[in-house]
Amino acid sequence: MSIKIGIITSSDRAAANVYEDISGKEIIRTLTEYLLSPWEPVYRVVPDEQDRLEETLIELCDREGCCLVVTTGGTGPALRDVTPEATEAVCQKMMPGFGELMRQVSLQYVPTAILSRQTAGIRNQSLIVNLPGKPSAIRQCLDAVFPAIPYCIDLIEGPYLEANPAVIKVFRPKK
Ligand SMILES: Nc1ncnc2c1ncn2[C@@H]1O[C@H](COP(=O)(O)OP(=O)(O)OP(=O)(O)O)[C@@H](O)[C@H]1O
Ligand SMILES: Nc1nc2c(c(=O)[nH]1)N[C@H]1C(S)=C(S)[C@@H](COP(=O)(O)O)O[C@H]1N2
Repeated sequence: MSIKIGIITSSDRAAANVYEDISGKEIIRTLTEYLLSPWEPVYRVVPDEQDRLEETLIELCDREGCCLVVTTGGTGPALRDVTPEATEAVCQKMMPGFGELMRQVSLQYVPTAILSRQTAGIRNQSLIVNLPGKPSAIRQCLDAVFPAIPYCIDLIEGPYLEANPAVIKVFRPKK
């Protein structure tokens, strides 16, 4: 069975076609560069609404069987930003280290990095990771956390993700 990875853009304006979704496409491009394993994106653009986000996260994790779901947008303090709430609502375990590291790395680029409440968590055998909405944040955040993602997916008994060491160095502790 092929490896599926979910990409969800949470943005009122991208969902309404006010602007083109650049960030979701940047996630697909970045993962395509990282991964040697064949994989298939399952891509959705939804407005910043918690119930829609929860439904989409559940669809991609449970029905599509994505081992990894990466979201972009809706992580800030604005009234309609609810991606971390939707993530927490559908996960059994939270993985706070992801948000901690991404905020720390993002601070090298923007002092407003602390405004992102981006987090990560585990729903059954899927890892969900939130990224901010800004297109430039995608590569900055994924370069920081991706090295730990294949081993995290090993631990939840998902598929073996092989990455291109010339692009990203993933780490798996020796058994
Ligand atoms: N998916 C995206 N594709 C392209 N640009 C984006 C995307 N998300 C955000 N941006 C850019 O980053 C800026 C800041 O994002 P902001 O946090 O306001 O958007 P959002 O809350 O993610 O989306 P929205 O306000 O439409 O619901 C936007 O003005 C836009 O220029
Ligand atoms: N790497 C990176 N992180 C970033 C930013 C950015 O431009 N680059 N923008 C910050 C800002 S201004 C906000 S408001 C929050 C939340 O953005 P979101 O609501 O689009 O997810 O992410 C923060 N984190």
